[in-house]
Amino acid sequence: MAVYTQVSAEALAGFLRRYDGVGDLVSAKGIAEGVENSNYLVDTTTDRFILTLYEKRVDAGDLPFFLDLLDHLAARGLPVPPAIRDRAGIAIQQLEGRPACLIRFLNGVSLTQPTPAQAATAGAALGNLHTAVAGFDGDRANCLGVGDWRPLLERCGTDLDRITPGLFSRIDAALAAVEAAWPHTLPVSVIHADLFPDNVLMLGARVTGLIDFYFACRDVRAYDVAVMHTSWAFDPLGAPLAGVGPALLAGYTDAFGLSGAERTALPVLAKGACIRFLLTRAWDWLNTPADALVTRKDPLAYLRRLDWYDAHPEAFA
Ligand SMILES: Nc1ncnc2c1ncn2[C@@H]1O[C@H](COP(=O)(O)OP(=O)(O)O)[C@@H](O)[C@H]1O
Ligand SMILES: N[C@@H](CCOP(=O)(O)O)C(=O)O
Repeated sequence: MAVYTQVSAEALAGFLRRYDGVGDLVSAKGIAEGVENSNYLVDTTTDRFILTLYEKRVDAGDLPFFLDLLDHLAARGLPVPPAIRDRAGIAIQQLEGRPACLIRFLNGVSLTQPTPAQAATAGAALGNLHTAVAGFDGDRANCLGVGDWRPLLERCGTDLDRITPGLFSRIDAALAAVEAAWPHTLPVSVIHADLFPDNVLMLGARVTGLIDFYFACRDVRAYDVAVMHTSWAFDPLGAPLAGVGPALLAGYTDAFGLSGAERTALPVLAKGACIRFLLTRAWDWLNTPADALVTRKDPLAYLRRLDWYDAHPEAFA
């Protein structure tokens, strides 16, 4: 459960009164999924909404970038949930001392074991996103890009070995190899940077929602494909799912295209993505207070993926 900030019924009822046409509060439930922000499912007399209170890793100064991006994508027909504006036209509110937004609820479920057919449409959705970001001139550097991984590794230090012996040296060596081979000259665009299965809502093989844009930034475009591959092509423990990786790539390639140089770079981009998610998970694993209402994510599931990419250099051929 990710609920860091409790919202009282009285405060929420008052908050909803800032908006026209959203109705009166009927119920609000903390949402179990997610690790970054506090999310509530809010039902009113007229509709259903998501209430998000922005926590630790989200810098309030970045919220206009994220919300402008959502508006841009929604205007181009992508199934993303724009933030709702109050009657003064304000989307970013304050609630219980945190920045907060009321967000349109989208139907659909997130998958834990996608099939190849579902991966293909999800890959195509990323391709459509990369098409739709053209013309969006907002800018945000990746605060968890390749240059940020070594400082994070150093901050975790040999505490990593408390997760599994030898983890610090393993990641130190893998990161050195990734840094040396990083493809700095590939095309850059706005990317989602965290399009895991839990951030794609689906009904059958249809994508009904792309959510959680709070790591979106400008970075190497093919890195987005690599992030998706690391999170979709494996089960939650890190074992590969037959046919899913190739289907994801085929869906993306049909929708957007992938140059030879981008495809060649995917193994190093994927290993970089493994290191990025292993390190943020490890940091949270080592530093989340025992009483926090959040389910920590397993860093070692990303070590297994890293091992798999090392053993399968042909994965993207
Ligand atoms: N617009 C939305 N429509 C429907 N469900 C949503 C929406 N936004 C978030 N959710 C639900 O809330 C969960 C957590 O949201 P997410 O943005 O991923 O949180 P976090 O940023 O904390 O990871 C999602 O997995 C999904 O179940
Ligand atoms: N996707 C990342 C962490 C961010 O979690 P999310 O719930 O915001 O997608 C991971 O799984 O490590």
